[in-house]
Amino acid sequence: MADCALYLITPPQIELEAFLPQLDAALAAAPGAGVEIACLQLRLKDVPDTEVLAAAKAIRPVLAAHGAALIINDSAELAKKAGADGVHLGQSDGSVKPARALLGDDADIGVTCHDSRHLAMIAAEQGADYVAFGAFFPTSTKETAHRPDPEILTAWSMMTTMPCVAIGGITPQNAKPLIEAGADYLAVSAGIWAHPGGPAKAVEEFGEILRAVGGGA
Ligand SMILES: Cc1ncc(COP(=O)(O)OP(=O)(O)O)c(N)n1
Ligand SMILES: Cc1nc(C(=O)O)sc1CCOP(=O)(O)O
Ligand SMILES: [Mg+2]
Repeated sequence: MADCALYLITPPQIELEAFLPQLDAALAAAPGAGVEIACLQLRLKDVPDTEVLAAAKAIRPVLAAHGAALIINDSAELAKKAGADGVHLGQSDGSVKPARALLGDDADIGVTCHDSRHLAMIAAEQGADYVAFGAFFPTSTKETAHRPDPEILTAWSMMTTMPCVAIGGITPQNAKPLIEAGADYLAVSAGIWAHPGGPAKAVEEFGEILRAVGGGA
């Protein structure tokens, strides 16, 4: 029975007063939908560090109330300052070892690996806790140049127990092949926050497909 959880990612810019209730709604909907929301990645772009830290301070208690972790995007130093549970590193955001030295053994450190098993193996050798493959589908959230085949999720899952995250344009309507291929986490941004029925409805719809594929919590 496949097990697959949601890995939420904020929009690139947020207005806290509006975002916090949306985040709480998504998290609150998860248990009833049979969905595990493992974490939220705070992925603010083109804002000062002070804004990231203020957002992290406001978001952390909302996540804690639902048992979800906070991951900071791009910067291990900022993750440390924010008291976050981990950091996500792209291929140009620094490497795992200094992030591990800064954040410690208990931190969750993830690495972008695009469509490359080789990059994922390097990340694993450096001590990453998860690897992320994508973008599996077109997305307006980020410029992407890679389009892996879901088969990379299966190959990775057969090769190692290290979790793999699928990312890129994921919605309840297109997630099935990624769950079936062995994704341990579905990283989703617009599929949650831009869902026409709102974040709770999006979580419920992910729960339906996760249960249908046998991946629900
Ligand atoms: C879970 C996850 N996977 C991939 C990315 C992309 O990271 P990166 O390549 O560093 O690009 P930016 O997100 O920093 O624009 C991610 N953030 N999270
Ligand atoms: C942040 C990010 N990284 C990607 C990669 O391919 O590495 S795709 C992506 C955007 C994820 O947001 P949405 O769920 O709205 O597509
Ligand atoms: Mg990055």
